[in-house]
Amino acid sequence: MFIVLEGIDGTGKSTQTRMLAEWLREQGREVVTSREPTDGPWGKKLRESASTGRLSPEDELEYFLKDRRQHVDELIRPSLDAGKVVILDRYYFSTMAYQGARGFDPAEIRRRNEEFAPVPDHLLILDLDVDSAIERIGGRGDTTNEFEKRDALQKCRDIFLSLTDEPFVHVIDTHGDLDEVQQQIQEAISGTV
Ligand SMILES: Nc1ncnc2c1ncn2[C@@H]1O[C@H](COP(=O)(O)OP(=O)(O)O)[C@@H](O)[C@H]1O
Ligand SMILES: Cc1cn([C@H]2C[C@H](O)[C@@H](COP(=O)(O)OP(=O)(O)O)O2)c(=O)[nH]c1=O
Repeated sequence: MFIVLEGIDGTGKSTQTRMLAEWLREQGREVVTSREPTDGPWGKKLRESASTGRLSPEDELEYFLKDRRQHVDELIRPSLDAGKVVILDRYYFSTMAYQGARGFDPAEIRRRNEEFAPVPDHLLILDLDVDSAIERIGGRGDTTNEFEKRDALQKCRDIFLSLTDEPFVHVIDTHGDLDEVQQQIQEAISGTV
């Protein structure tokens, strides 16, 4: 069973990943949680670039793909093969959204990823309006940089919401409190895990 949580920054992915893992473990399931970018060499370079200066769009896309290939080979496939539940905080849908917002074609990004990356059983898209998301991550929204950020996050949100007509995709409204959001997530996957 392979479950992915996606959504723009501040929607609660990391918090909900922990809560979902705990719920499934209580039911006796063996659960592995992970995130992208990973803590491996490519993921580290990507995280560092947030403070040392953003990579070119082309390099950034390549690094995310390299990071993901390693993640699939070393953690995702082996864990799924061993019958574990794998829960990821971000995956290739983030590349579609964020690198899509930087100008690449989301459909082409998806195609390149699905050549090597398994499609999840459930994609939970945690949705929140951009202003509330920025508030949760502590942004004030009154500088040029913040305006740019808002514009980019809006593009990302639109790309995430464009994915919703597929049967394995569930949109989760995260305007409510943590427990309400977790409840929606459990309902979305219930009966299948
Ligand atoms: N439903 C919610 N209501 C209120 N605050 C929330 C909610 N979900 C997350 N938060 C808070 O928002 C911040 C970002 O949450 P986090 O789980 O790190 O999001 P993400 O991993 O999507 O960036 C944290 O301070 C968290 O406690
Ligand atoms: C997985 C992935 C993440 N990202 C971006 C989204 C985030 O802004 C950033 C780091 O992700 P994340 O660790 O979720 O951010 P934070 O810890 O600050 O919530 O990487 C991409 O641009 N493309 C991708 O393929």
